[in-house]
Amino acid sequence: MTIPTLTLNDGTTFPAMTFGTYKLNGAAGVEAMKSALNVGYDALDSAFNYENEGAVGRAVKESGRDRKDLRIASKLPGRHHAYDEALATIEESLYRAQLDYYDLYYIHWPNPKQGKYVEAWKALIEAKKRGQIRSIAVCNFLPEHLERLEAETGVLPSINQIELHPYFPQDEMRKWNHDHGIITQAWSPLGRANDLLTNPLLEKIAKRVGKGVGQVILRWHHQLGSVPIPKSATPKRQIENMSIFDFTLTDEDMAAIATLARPNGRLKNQDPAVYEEF
Ligand SMILES: NC(=O)C1=CN([C@@H]2O[C@H](COP(=O)(O)OP(=O)(O)OC[C@H]3O[C@@H](n4cnc5c(N)ncnc54)[C@H](OP(=O)(O)O)[C@@H]3O)[C@@H](O)[C@H]2O)C=CC1
Ligand SMILES: O=C(O)C(=O)[C@@H](O)[C@H](O)C(=O)CO
Repeated sequence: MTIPTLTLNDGTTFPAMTFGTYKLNGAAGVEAMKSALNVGYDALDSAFNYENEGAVGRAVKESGRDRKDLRIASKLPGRHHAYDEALATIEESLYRAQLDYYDLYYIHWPNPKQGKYVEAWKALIEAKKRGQIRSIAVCNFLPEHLERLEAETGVLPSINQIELHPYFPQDEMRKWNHDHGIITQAWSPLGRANDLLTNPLLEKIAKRVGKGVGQVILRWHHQLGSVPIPKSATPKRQIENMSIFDFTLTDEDMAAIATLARPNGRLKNQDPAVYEEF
């Protein structure tokens, strides 16, 4: 099955589903990522803090895939937001992966108390000018953080990667991103395999459409207009997760899934207004 392609606000193309790599490390991580690249994922989502950029680079090399067909991403950690440190960290990310460029580089968390995310953003803009990054993006940014980026640099990100799953559908943040030409990407799209995967409503829909619960959730993301990033170490699930472009959920299904939203549906209470990750 082929994953459809989107065009970002900087004119580059990007797949409508990315492969998540958090917790995929070492040789087992390389095998899982190689498998993902060989079953048809074109994009890998990594981070400096996942300590697997080396495994990502090795999987890219050993997959035999043409580098220009892939979209490889990493993220700047909170402890390196200062301008010069951010530029050095991007270089270190490239050395670790043995890549000449990243297709996408994100600020991982805004860390508003630390207050250096605009500096970090200026470093990403500079790294893009230097050809080290093709597209620049953020994760976990709220409107107040994005407004500051725009006011102080005139540049908005191509993607905002946020926590998003049926318990936490992020209607307002998705709308804000959409209205500003920013693609929403969904992290922990399967709720990190929590009880969503045995939810009776989702099981009922899955049975009717002849798909798995994970596929129903990922299709829900796609129909919302968000780009899910499912992680799976297992080849069978990797294939299952990307096989969602041949069926459609009805408006009634979408409305029913919307009822699963919880007032505080975050997995670990990581509210970017106050959460700081280093
Ligand atoms: N920017 C940010 O702040 C964040 C970004 N991320 C990114 O998002 C990615 C995805 O999020 P993540 O937290 O990993 O969680 P996911 O929602 O992708 O869930 C991953 C879990 O689901 C299991 N799983 C995958 N597919 C299926 C399936 N079809 N049926 C049953 N179980 C399944 C996996 O098990 P198994 O591997 O054994 O198959 C794993 O335990 C991360 O890997 C990372 O790249 C994540 C968190 C924060
Ligand atoms: O995985 C990531 O990208 C994170 O930002 C982490 O915060 C992750 O969500 C986590 O759970 C760390 O304990």
